[in-house]
Amino acid sequence: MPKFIRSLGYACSGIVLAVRSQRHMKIHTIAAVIVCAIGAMLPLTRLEWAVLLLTIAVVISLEMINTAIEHTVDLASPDIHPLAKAAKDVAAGAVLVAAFMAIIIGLLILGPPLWHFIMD
Ligand SMILES: Nc1ncnc2c1ncn2[C@@H]1O[C@H](COP(=O)(O)OP(=O)(O)OP(=O)(O)O)[C@@H](O)[C@H]1O
Repeated sequence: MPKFIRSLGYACSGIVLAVRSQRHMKIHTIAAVIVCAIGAMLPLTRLEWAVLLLTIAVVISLEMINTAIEHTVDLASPDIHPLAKAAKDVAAGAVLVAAFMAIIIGLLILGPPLWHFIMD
């Protein structure tokens, strides 16, 4: 099997593992599906779709990096250590920043057309 295909398989199993094992990944995935379903009902431009999809990708990718950091920290520092706490909390903070911005972007893009869709 070509190396590229094998690496692609490892990456896909990483995505499946993250969605199966992480509650927050499930929440992000469900939110992404809901946003795309709402978007499909609205007359969004290509640029608006691009921003929405990029935002979803950033949040989900950061959550996966956060998960990888959590696993790495648990492996490297099973005992309590302030640096382990700092690494985990900073990584979790990165996800929070992205998720908060994603909510604002979602409201900015979906809000006005959704309002018209509901009111018309
Ligand atoms: N080895 C450690 N040393 C010091 N603090 C830690 C260590 N492991 C976790 N913590 C801290 O304990 C708290 C909870 O950590 P935990 O890993 O359970 O995170 P969590 O947010 O509950 O993540 P998840 O639910 O995704 O597993 C966090 O503030 C984290 O920084």
